[in-house]
Amino acid sequence: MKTNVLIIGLGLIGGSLAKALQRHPQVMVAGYDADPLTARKAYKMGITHSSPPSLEQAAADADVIVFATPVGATLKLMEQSRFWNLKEDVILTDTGSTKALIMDAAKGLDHAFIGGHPMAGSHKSGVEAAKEMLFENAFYILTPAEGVADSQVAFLKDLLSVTKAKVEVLAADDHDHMTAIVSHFPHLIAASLVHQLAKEEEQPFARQLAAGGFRDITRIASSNPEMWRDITTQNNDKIVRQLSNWMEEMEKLRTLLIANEPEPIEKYFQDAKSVRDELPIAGHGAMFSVYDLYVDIPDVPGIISEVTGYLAEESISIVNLRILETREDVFGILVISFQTPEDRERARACIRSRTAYDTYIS
Ligand SMILES: NC(=O)C1=CN([C@@H]2O[C@H](COP(=O)(O)OP(=O)(O)OC[C@H]3O[C@@H](n4cnc5c(N)ncnc54)[C@H](O)[C@@H]3O)[C@@H](O)[C@H]2O)C=CC1
Ligand SMILES: O=C(O)C(=O)Cc1ccc(O)cc1
Repeated sequence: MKTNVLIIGLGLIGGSLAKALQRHPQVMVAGYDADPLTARKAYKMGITHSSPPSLEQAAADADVIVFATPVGATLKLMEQSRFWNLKEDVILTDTGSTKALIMDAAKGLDHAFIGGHPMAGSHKSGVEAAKEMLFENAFYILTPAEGVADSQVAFLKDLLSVTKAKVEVLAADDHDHMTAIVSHFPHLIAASLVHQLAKEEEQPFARQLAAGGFRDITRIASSNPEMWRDITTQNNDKIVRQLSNWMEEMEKLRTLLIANEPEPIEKYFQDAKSVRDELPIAGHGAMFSVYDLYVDIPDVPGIISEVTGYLAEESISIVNLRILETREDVFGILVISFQTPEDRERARACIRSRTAYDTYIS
């Protein structure tokens, strides 16, 4: 029997989930979006099997409903869902970056709710940015509401297996604490660094110099402001706590800088480097699990197809390709991502044997 999945919100995350679910032979994906043009586009792109005009009707037909909307809209839709004529054993889930308030709201529902958060994404939004492989190897956190049967959690896990994500169950509060540390608060730092740059009116040329590290560390400041407004207001207390800790850290740093002693300053960087270098590597617990190979390439036309051509000839598949903006002189750094460390080693050997370009692994 087919499982009818209704995805509400067909942006980066809803669209990517819909694309991944297309791989499941037993799943029919209906897609709804507040913006009818988006819903139509998703259907025309083949991301959804149907684009129902009525949300209530689509909800009544669904076996699984996924709220893939900004978390503020998700709370409103959950409230609305109480008035929908749902199947008795329907599973409701979401993709929101926050979990505690959503799980509080789930207490008022008559149907099974399993909170969800696929911990992969990007600063891009909208259905055009959706990718079938977006969640591959990433953590996908589930927070089942009290009273939800293990069999329903198992059913959802099985459905999500097509995403190839690593599905883990967590308590909502722990989820929000951890995401405040590694995702929500860093987002505010990125935005604040951009504000700091914008304020430097005396040095307008600084914007031209804002390459390399500045662009890397602030990339996420280009994300959807509505989405981050909702995340920040929902996980507010935990983010404020991170900010207070950060301000203490900055006070310590200020003291260090004013003293201007080389050794403690170097130690500060050394201690940070040690912790950073010990973070779990891709595929062993990191949020985004790919194996990157860095290739120093000269800035000449056709260079990327030359390198990827060699890999194709040796049947080495790549999952992503990008140029780092960190070195904007005569060389560029091509970053090629692979699914496994073995693929990366083969690629490295291939590039070494066929080119003079340096390769390295971060
Ligand atoms: N962008 C990211 O990297 C990640 C986002 N998330 C979470 O996933 C959710 C979706 O995020 P994105 O896909 O990035 O956002 P998005 O901005 O790309 O897409 C959101 C979609 O929801 C639609 N929408 C808004 N309100 C609606 C409503 N009331 N009814 C129906 N549709 C509505 C919008 O028209 C839009 O198409 C958010 O809760 C976000 O916190 C989770 C992981 C990563
Ligand atoms: O682009 C990035 O680096 C992100 O961090 C994307 C992201 C945004 C929100 C999430 O809840 C999870 C991942």
